[in-house]
This record gives sequence, C-alpha cells and structure tokens, in this order.
Amino acid sequence: MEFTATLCSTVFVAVGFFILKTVYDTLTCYYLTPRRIRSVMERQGVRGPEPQPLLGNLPDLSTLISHSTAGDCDSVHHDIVPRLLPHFVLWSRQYGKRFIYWNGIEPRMCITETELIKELMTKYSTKAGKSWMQQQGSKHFIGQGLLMANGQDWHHQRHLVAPAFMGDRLKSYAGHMVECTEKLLQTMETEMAELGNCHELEIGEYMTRLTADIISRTEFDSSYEKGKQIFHLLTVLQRLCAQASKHLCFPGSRFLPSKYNREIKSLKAEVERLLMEIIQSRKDGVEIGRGCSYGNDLLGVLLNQLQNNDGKNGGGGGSNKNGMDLQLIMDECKTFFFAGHETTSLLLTWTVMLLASNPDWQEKVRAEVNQVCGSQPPTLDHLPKLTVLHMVINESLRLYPPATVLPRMAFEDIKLGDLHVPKGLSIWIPVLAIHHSHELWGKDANEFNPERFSPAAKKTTTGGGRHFFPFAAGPRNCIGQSFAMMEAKIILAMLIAKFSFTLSPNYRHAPVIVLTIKPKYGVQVCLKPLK
Ligand code: HEM
Repeated sequence: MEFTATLCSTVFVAVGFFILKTVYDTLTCYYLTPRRIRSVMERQGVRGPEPQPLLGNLPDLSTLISHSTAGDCDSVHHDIVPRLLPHFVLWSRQYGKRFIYWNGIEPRMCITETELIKELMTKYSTKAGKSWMQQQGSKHFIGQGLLMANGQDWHHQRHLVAPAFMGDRLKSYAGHMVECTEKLLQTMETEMAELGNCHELEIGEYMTRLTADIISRTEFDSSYEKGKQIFHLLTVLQRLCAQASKHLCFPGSRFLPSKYNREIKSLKAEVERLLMEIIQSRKDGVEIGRGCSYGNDLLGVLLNQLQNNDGKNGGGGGSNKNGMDLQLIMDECKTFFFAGHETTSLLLTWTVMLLASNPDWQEKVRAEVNQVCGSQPPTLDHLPKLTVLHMVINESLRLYPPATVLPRMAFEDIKLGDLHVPKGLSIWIPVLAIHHSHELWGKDANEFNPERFSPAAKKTTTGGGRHFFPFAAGPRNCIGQSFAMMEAKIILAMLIAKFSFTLSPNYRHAPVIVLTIKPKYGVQVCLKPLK
C-alpha cells in the first residue's frame, strides 16, 4: 500500500516536472529568448518592423513579394532587387543599414556592411552556422552532410571532403566535363538538323540536364547509370519536401503514418539502398583484392579518406563508428548533387541570357575562345587564358547570384565590429542587394558590364571583388567553387564556339527566388550553328 502510494506520488511529480519543463521550454523558445534578443539589439540601435505574435513579419513579407513578382519585368533589365527583395528595400529605407525582422519566431538581423560580413565569415566559422529550422527543411534529401553541419562536425567533414576538390584531383574531372558537354551539343545539333537551322530552345532545361550528368559522372564514374537513377529520385524527394507547408504540420506530425510521410520515407530508403549498393561493391572490390583503391571519382576519394582516417585512428574505429561514417558519406554524395548541380546550371542559364542580350560581349568571348582553343575543346592549359570569359561569368554571378542570401545563426554571444550579437540571433546577408548596391559598385550597378572584373578595374574603388560573395567567403565558403568555375568555363567555351544565340521574342524576363534565383518561365534562345 505504502509502496503504491510512493510510486503514485513519484509518477505524479515526474509528470508535473515534465509538464512544467515543456511549458518553460515553449515559453523560452517562443517568448523569452526572442524578447531578450530584441531588447539587446534595440539597446544597440538595431530596430525593425513590429512583429505579430508567432507569425513575426512573415505576413508583411509574403504580401510584399507577391505584389512585386505578380507580373513580368517590363524589359530585360537587371534592376531586380525591388522585385526580389522588396522587404529589404522597404525596411532598410525605414530602419537603416542594419535592421531586424522576424521569420515567425526566429529573429533575423540583416547586415550589408562588407567589413562586418567578412569578419563574420572568417572569424566565426564554428561559432555561427546553420539554424535548426534550416537543417529540418533539408534533412530528408541531404541529411547531415557538409552544407548543413555545424561546429566540430562541420570541421571534421570539411577536412574529410576537401581533398576531393583540390589540385590534380580537381583537374581530373575536366575530361568528364568535356565529354558530357560534347554529348549534349551533339544532341542539340541533331535536334536542330531535324527542325531547321534556326532553332528556339529553353536553354535552362539543357543546362540542368548537363550539370546533373556531369555531377553523376564525377561522383560515381563507373557506377554512373545508377548514380543518375539516385539523383532522379533525390530530385523527386526534394520537390516533395518543398511541399511540406501544404501538409498538416504541427510538432510531431512528421511521425504520423500519412501518405505524404510514407512517400518521403520510402523514397529516402530507396535512395540510401542504391547508394549503399554502390559503396558496398567498391568496398568488396578492395577487400577481395580486385582493386587497390576505391576509385578516382568523388565517392572513391571519400572512401579512401575514410580508410586513411581509420588507419590513423588505430584501424576500424569499431563497426558503429564505421557505420556512422558510411551514413555521412551517403549524406555527402547527396549534398554534392544538391549543392552542385542546380547552382551551376543557373549560372550557365543566366550567363547565356546575358550574352544573348549583349551580342558585342558574345562576340568578344567567341573571339577569345577561338584564339585560345582553336577548333579543339578547352584543355586545362587553356582555362586560365580565357580571361574575358572569366570576367563575363563573374558579372553574371554578381547580377544573378544563385544563392541570394547567406544565413548564419550565432551559437554563442559574439562580437561583430561594434555590435554585440546575442546567442540565437540569425544573421542574414542579402548577397543580391550587396551585389546591386550603387554605393558599392557605382552608378551603373544594375548594368551588365564585365569590364568591372578586368585586372585594371581591380585597382578602382568600385571594381573587382571586394564586395563580391557569390560563393560566400572564409573557411566556410563554397567547397565546389573551383569545380563550378572550371565547369562553367568549359561548357560556355564549347557552346559559344559551336552556336551563336539571340534571345527569343518568347522570352519573358521574370526572375523569381525559389531558394535560388530562377527565370520563372525559363530562358528561350534562338540558336544558330556556326561553321
Ligand atoms: C555556380 C555554382 C555555385 C555557387 C554559386 C555556389 C554557392 C555556394 C555558397 C554561397 C555556399 C555557402 C552556403 C552557406 O554557407 O550558406 C556554398 C557552399 C557549398 N557548396 Fe557551393 N556553389 C556552387 C557550386 C558548387 C558545386 C559545383 C559543389 C560541389 C560539387 C558545391 C558544393 C558546396 C558545398 C558542399 C557547400 C558547403 C560548404 C561548407 O559548408 O563547408 N557548390 N556554395
């Protein structure tokens, strides 16, 4: 009897404690922390629009964006900040260069001062990183890979992955890039021969196909066909995850056996099963002595790195740890595909749009390619000599940076210039607005002028790369930057040597942001084969 009473009172106390803790955590997360952050920032003069309870400034933000992007642009111009970031334009005018707004319950401080941005990116690569909200949004299709990792995990992964993107390893991917581009150009030529000589096509579609092909080949080489199948499933999975807001969403709803959740779960399982098959067959090959290394593709480099790490850590590290690292390798494979193919495809698509509407620059690039490469595809020796092409690519990345904002959440209190940034505050860097700033780039900031990236312009106050962050900066910059630049140069050089192109009258200039900057209706160009 006494025992039962004691048990009841213990359970009662435990349940009471649990309820109190849940109430306290909810109150802290939804009310106390945001209030504390707000008052710390207000004391430093950083203010912003009044937030609504729980929703923050999301309703204002979505109204502003849906108005500004309701129609197409009235001409092909590049003054796109008021269209794509109308909230930035409005709030920076009202509250100054630094302001704070609320994405639901998450406070976000927007900063545009490039000195502060560089300090944040170089000094605080482990003390600031990806927020829980960002990680949740992408965990089904990229998991805990490099892009979403934080702190020491990020540091460990960066160390593991870096050799795959450096020196001779990086150079060895050029052959795949040329091969895949040749195949695509051949397809385009055949299609054009069937349809007559001047042929209109949506170039974005072709560029997406090409960059997906290249990343499948560089990641999986001999297992390339299976790689393509995996990436197809990943694309479906990513689209499905993007629909999350249309489905019933409350704490714990992801555990419900709904049709939506089941579909995500089964696609994810299929992707991981196929990836594991490729990894296992590489490991078997080495273990039975058929090969002495895991291969020269990206996956092979990761598996070799893992083996070297195991060797250094005293061999094996236990099956549990090894199992964990294999999961990490699968996550990295998914991350490279996600981070590496759409961004590059958009860079290529916007560059074609810019060159199609600036025929003089198209001609300059073509003359340079012909002079440097002759009638051959570009080689590694040619690439550094394609300086005009390099300037054009940079200008395209300035006007249409695929990653329009860079988010970083402070995991502890940090000092940024004169600002005290409290733990839990997200810092948002509006790359697009910085790249279009008249103050930083001069009066012609919204014009296409690749000259600003010429070696001579670097010496002027508005030229060069001081305010240029398409690949972020510091230790946590884009690991695939050199890969992407090499790929973009090879593809554009080969395309421009084969075809001349103009913008089709059917092209509607309507950039939109859906994670990255996309042309809403694609980019229709008329291609003409060159002799
Ligand atoms: C034009 C093409 C590309 C652009 C504009 C671009 C841009 C960026 C940016 C801005 C970041 C920083 C994101 C952040 O921290 O919030 C980033 C990170 C990253 N990118 Fe790229 N990227 C491109 C191509 C690639 C390619 C080709 C790959 C791989 C094959 C790649 C892999 C990654 C990875 C793994 C990260 C995470 C790095 C880390 O957190 O340490 N990217 N990229």
